Amino acid sequence: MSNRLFSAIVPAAGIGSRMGQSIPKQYLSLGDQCILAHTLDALLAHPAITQIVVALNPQDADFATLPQSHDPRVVTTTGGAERADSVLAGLQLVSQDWVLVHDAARPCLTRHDLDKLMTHAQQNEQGAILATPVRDTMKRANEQQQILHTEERQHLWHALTPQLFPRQALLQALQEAQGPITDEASAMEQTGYPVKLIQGCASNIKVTQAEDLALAEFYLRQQHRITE
Ligand SMILES: Nc1ccn([C@@H]2O[C@H](COP(=O)(O)OP(=O)(O)OP(=O)(O)O)[C@@H](O)[C@H]2O)c(=O)n1
Ligand SMILES: C[C@](O)(CO)[C@H](O)COP(=O)(O)O
Repeated sequence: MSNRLFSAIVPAAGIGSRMGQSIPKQYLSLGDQCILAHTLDALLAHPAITQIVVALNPQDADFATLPQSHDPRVVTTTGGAERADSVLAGLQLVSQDWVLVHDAARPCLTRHDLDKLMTHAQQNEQGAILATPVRDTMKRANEQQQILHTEERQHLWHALTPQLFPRQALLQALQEAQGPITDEASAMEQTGYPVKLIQGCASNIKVTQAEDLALAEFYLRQQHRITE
């Protein structure tokens, strides 16, 4: 178990358009509380996380109603147009030298996976991300969804979060990144930083589409994090 202390950034400024609901998906309920509350509980439960910076949508009027928002370790900032902009905004407030970035939309993160990621950083002084190996045969298609070819899937992984890096290196990488950046590792890769994949649970899903809600609730019940 790591004895290093960490800050966390939770990008929570999205609108969840792929979910097709009337409210941002991070405020949809799973059991007795919303997705974002479950996500914050997973981070607040870890003693090595001393600060959580939540990047909120400028229109957000719900966060202050969450009990977790009153925890002294939780601070907020205003997110940006893209997820990477929200993470950059969060980095301005980060106090620790190492920071993990975890999607608000991933409420099923386990303590075991969080410890694995932190331990790797502590023992190797190296940034890393949680990931799961691809299980299905992967196809590359054209605009008309005609298969072009089958991708070699050995060594192909799904990138998850948290993604954990030295604060200064991540700040510089995001500031200098070229092209669309959908995760922190993409920016770090552009600088040549060696990013390690740490295998995590496939249950650490990102709630993205409507059918993901029931699956996330199932996983939280399996973890006894929904009891009613
Ligand atoms: N400008 C943005 C866009 C996204 N996010 C956050 O980044 C995480 C992952 O993004 P995604 O799953 O794409 O969420 P949304 O952008 O809300 O979803 P959609 O793309 O369907 O609108 C989410 O917790 C989301 O709130 C953010 O902080 N700032
Ligand atoms: C960061 C991430 O969750 C890793 O898989 C993913 O890149 C977020 O992408 P999105 O387009 O913002 O959902």
